Amino acid sequence: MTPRRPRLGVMGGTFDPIHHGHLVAASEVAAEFDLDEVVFVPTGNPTFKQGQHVTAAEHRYLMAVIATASNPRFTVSRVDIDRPGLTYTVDTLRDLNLHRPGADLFFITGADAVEQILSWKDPDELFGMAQFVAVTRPGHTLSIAGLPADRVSQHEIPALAISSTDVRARARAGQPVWYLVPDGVVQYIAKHGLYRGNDE
Ligand SMILES: Nc1ncnc2c1ncn2[C@@H]1O[C@H](COP(=O)(O)OP(=O)(O)OP(=O)(O)O)[C@@H](O)[C@H]1O
Ligand SMILES: O=C(O)c1ccc[n+]([C@@H]2O[C@H](COP(=O)([O-])O)[C@@H](O)[C@H]2O)c1
Repeated sequence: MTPRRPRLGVMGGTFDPIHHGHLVAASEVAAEFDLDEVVFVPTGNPTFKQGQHVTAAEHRYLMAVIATASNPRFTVSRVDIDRPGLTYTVDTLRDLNLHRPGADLFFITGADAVEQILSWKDPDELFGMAQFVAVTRPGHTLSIAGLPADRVSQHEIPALAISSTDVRARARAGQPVWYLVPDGVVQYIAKHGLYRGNDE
């Protein structure tokens, strides 16, 4: 019998900071698609967030490590933060293919992001490199018109109305972020004074 090819989930995001919406999405997709591992890939210099302040990559990477440490099937990759220049998913998938030859890749992303895929770099190449799994976000109905139906799947996850934008605003205002992000991430944000204007 031919051995089953490893199934690797790839959760790309800016993760500024990582929150329970991201973790639930990864966990749900891993169960539904029978994934062996989900690798979280924090962006280096996110293409669609130019002109917006983004916390230093090392902080975002370390928060992702802290948030995923207790799950044996979750890992974090530095491929995007170590590559110079703007972050493109086509490069992320190429690098992961080199690190994990022979694995089937499942790129997990929010439905809002998937709808913009045709405006990403090299979209035709992308669909050949991974299956795309669009997770629904609260209040969002996916429209996948124009995307290859056999390469894009939709998966409904329990609605968690959490966004990194909201977590940053709360931290800035001195409001609690407990239970929106993992405990270790709450403590990391406080320890480094992130989102209070002194985290450059
Ligand atoms: N609560 C959530 N439920 C489902 N998917 C989510 C949720 N939050 C983020 N995502 C998805 O996770 C991916 C990475 O998200 P990202 O790091 O940009 O977080 P974000 O909360 O959307 O950040 P920001 O508010 O700064 O834009 C994106 O594809 C996004 O759509
Ligand atoms: O490849 C692209 O052109 C591209 C454009 C926008 C976003 N992405 C990827 O989509 C994921 C979510 O991005 P973001 O900015 O919503 O955190 C992340 O992995 C990005 O690298 C990729």
